[in-house]
Amino acid sequence: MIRAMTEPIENRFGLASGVWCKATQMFSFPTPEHPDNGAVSRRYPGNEMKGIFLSTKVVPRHVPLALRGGGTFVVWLKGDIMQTRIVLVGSGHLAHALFLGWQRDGAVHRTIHVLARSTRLFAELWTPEEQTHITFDPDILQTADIVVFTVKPKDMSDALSAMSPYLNRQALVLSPVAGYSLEQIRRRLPHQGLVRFMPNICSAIGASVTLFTPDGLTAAQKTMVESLIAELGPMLEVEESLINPMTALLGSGPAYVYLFMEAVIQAGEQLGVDRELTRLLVGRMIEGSARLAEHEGATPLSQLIRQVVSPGGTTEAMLNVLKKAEWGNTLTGALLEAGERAIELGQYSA
Ligand SMILES: NC(=O)C1=CN([C@@H]2O[C@H](COP(=O)(O)OP(=O)(O)OC[C@H]3O[C@@H](n4cnc5c(N)ncnc54)[C@H](O)[C@@H]3O)[C@@H](O)[C@H]2O)C=CC1
Ligand SMILES: O=C(O)[C@@H]1CCC=N1
Repeated sequence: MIRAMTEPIENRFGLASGVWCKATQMFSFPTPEHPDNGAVSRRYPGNEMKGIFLSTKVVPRHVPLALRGGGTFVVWLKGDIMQTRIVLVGSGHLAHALFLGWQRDGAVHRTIHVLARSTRLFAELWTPEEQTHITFDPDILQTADIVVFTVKPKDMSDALSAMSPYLNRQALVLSPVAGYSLEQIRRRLPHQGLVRFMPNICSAIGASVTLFTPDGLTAAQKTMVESLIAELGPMLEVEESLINPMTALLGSGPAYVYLFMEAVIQAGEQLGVDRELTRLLVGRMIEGSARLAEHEGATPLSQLIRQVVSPGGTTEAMLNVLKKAEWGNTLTGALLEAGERAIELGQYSA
């Protein structure tokens, strides 16, 4: 009950009187509908209430209860005061995935605009309602709090140069651009807070695994960015040197997983199983296998494989073919190639 109620907002932050504070605090107090709310604060022992939180998610009649319960900071104010303005530069595949990820659960506390250059992919990617968020006017950047450059590496230098005159000093700039370093961005934007991050398209449903490296952010800005990235799924702050290799493994990741799934689906078809059914079930099997590997963190994967193999059975028949084709080596080689490419992309984009 508590999970369902709090998870969509548990990591979001609201800006009020220049102070950031955590939304979960709003649920630290029992209410008639949620008498066990205190459990939430116990789950987040590090939370501190530092100021007034403005939320459209909290039912106003709960506020007096919250105050009676000992909270001295909780104030119900209109949601439009706390709008965070995000602009995605570029209207392609990743822009759409981030748009969906950040629009989930209503996201009433922010506005998202998409600054496009062309109408390519419009009908394919963006619904008519979503297209109302798209603009071609760079003036939109002037009031942005967060600007995310979702353009191809080859277009990044031009895009940064073209957009920099419109950026306000406080705007944070996020870049998922493969190979493009913080140093390259810094040369064009000397004064902005920067974040290089590497999500994948699973951001659309909050299931990306995203790495990020901040540069020149205040503590409050960093907290805010972490909260935003956390909405896309699990995240990890890393040294920038990890971003290129992880672009190959994680940013490109869904592609090799889907290729793998497609091959399995084709085998299923030839074995007489319906495509859609295999897709659904194999997806769950991959999810379960990943969860078990995580649960058995200390167990080598080779040992987990051995747990599946019955001598002379189906798994052995399958593994023999894959080993003969050096399938594992092929995939490793492919990912090394992708890692090299990430470095090249940065060099080409100077
Ligand atoms: N697609 C993915 O799964 C991932 C992509 N990335 C990175 O995200 C970036 C975007 O990738 P995709 O969305 O796949 O590319 P895409 O080709 O689908 O979209 C790029 C968009 O940028 C627009 N654009 C280029 N210059 C512009 C400008 N000056 N102003 C406004 N719009 C401009 C293009 O019109 C296009 O809509 C790339 O740098 C890529 O390395 C990172 C992680 C995952
Ligand atoms: O293919 C690419 O270069 C980008 C980066 C990671 C996923 N797509």
